[in-house]
Amino acid sequence: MGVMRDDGAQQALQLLLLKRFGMAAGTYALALLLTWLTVVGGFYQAPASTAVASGGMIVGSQLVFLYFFRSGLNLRFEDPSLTEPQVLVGLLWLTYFLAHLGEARGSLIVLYILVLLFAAFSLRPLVFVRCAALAFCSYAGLNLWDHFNRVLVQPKLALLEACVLLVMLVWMSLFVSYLYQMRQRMRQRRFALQAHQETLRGMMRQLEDLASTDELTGLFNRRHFIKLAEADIRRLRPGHRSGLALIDLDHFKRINDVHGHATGDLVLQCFASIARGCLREGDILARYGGEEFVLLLPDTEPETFTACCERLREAFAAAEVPDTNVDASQLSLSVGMTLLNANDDLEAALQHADEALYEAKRSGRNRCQASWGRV
Ligand SMILES: Nc1nc2c(ncn2[C@@H]2O[C@H](COP(=O)(O)OP(=O)(O)OP(=O)(O)O)[C@@H](O)[C@H]2O)c(=O)[nH]1
Repeated sequence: MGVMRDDGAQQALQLLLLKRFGMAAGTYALALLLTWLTVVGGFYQAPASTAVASGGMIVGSQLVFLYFFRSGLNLRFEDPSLTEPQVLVGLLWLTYFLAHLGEARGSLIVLYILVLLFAAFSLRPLVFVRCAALAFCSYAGLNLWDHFNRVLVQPKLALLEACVLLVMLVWMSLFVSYLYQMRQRMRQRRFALQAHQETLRGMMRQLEDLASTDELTGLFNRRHFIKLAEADIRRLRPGHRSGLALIDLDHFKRINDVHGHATGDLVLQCFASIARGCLREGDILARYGGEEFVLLLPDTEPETFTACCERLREAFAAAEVPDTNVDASQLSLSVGMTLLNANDDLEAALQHADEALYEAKRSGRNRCQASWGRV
């Protein structure tokens, strides 16, 4: 189950990352368009074949990233979004492009911001500053290189553009740091909320247990039994039957009168523990009230059901109640049994079981009486 949930979460993450990659690829397509505009406009200071070759290499680098995302190789990295490598590659291609632009370079420094925007929402501030520093050094380096080669026509303008870029990068770094703090705060709140939800769920479970359990015996209570029995009737397929039995401890008032109420309680607990030992998982036993219990054996045959009730009766008649003077001769129970068919009315079935129980009592107690086969 956990593995399936993990798989689902991983697929959703991959889909999200592929979408982000699609956005980056779209931006590259626009940048390539821009390259051709500079070629056509005469700003590109290299042969058109260089633009074609670099366009091909850009597409190639994006295909490598696409392969990583499609094959799942990206999941082996600490950051499966591969944001930093993607941004670094973007910055390198951009610098390479600007290197061929000469004077027109300054008008396109905004592209550095565009590339870094991809990192603003996911990279840690320190990593972002590293990328921003690379962007600035690349741009400043280009201009310095041109300056030393005496091809920089307007050094003052280039300096101003570098300063503008620096200011924008510093501002972006501060913004990213603020965003990161907000993200961290939201993460902490989410964890706190999850912890609260977990506590609430635990409390709900405890409440459900309390609402469905009889405190003295630990068995289901009458209300919960009715719910389970009705669900069982709904589940019953035609031709299948469940066994329903009302179990009443014989002369229980006498035990209370002779040994005291506390001992009576121990006898009730003893019955619950013996009954649990006689039943299979899936059988439903509940305290119906006082010294009366109700049993449901889902999807059973009359013979199996009768045998089970008999086993329970014999086990209780031979029981020893720990820490009391009650001996086995004082312990017995009577059972009234009936069968449940698909679509039966539970109230009516309980009535049948009660009539059978009454007959068991009237016939001398310590016996199991079936409602079926009676005239
Ligand atoms: N100790 C104890 N006694 C209980 C509890 N609930 C009901 N009783 C007692 O169970 C006794 C039931 O007595 P009766 O209904 O007369 O039945 P009985 O004495 O078992 O007689 P038959 O059912 O006819 O065999 C009463 O004395 C109730 O007070 C309980 O939780 N603890």
